[in-house]
Amino acid sequence: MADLIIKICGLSTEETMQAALDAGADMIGLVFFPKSPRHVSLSQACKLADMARGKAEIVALTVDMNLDGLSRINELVAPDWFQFHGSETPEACAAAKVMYKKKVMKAVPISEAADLEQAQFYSIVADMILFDAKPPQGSDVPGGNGVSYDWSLLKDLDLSKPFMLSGGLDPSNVADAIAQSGVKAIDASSGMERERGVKDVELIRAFVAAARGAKVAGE
Ligand SMILES: O=C(O)c1ccccc1NCC(=O)[C@H](O)[C@H](O)COP(=O)(O)O
Repeated sequence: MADLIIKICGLSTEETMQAALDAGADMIGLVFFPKSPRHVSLSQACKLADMARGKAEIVALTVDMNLDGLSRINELVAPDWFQFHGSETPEACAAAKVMYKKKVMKAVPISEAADLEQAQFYSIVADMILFDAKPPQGSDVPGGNGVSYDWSLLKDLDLSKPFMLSGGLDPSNVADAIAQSGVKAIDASSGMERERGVKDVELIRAFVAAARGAKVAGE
């Protein structure tokens, strides 16, 4: 993988999937959460995953999904990762990792330094921690809300597992976010959309170009 890992989340059309792959995304996220404007059916997901296989890592994003649902995604879509974006416990993450033999990413919602503590519990079992912004009050989705936090909270964070920054990143702020946080992995969704849930090919290209142009810590 590249020095900076870029994950583009919530891709739901073949056109935007192709744009993300052509732009050089390292990971692509498929959202399996019916309340989300980016939700994909299993059959859509299979097509999109087949486009990405071997070119970018496929991340299946779920929110407190039961084992039947996870098993169906695992069998039909064959993702490289499961991203758990709800209140899944560390034990549930560990069990899914063993059962499906897939890498596991756990989202940890943050808005202040004290929230980082949660990550210590998940870092024992997860392969990656995703520090996402806490959803605004009243939001019906726990992610993909386009809100940010103080990126410098992640500066010099000592965690036993790799971690990713997300929340409100777009082509105009991603370089600043990388510089202020020193992270080596980023994830974004709504900052590449022309309207809620609708990704835009030009914004995808602009986002990846801006992120790749950013100064990454240690380089
Ligand atoms: O994107 C969604 O609709 C979504 C729905 C339910 C749970 C998580 C969801 N997205 C998680 C992501 O990984 C997003 O990329 C992350 O929250 C950042 O989103 P944004 O602030 O829009 O860039």
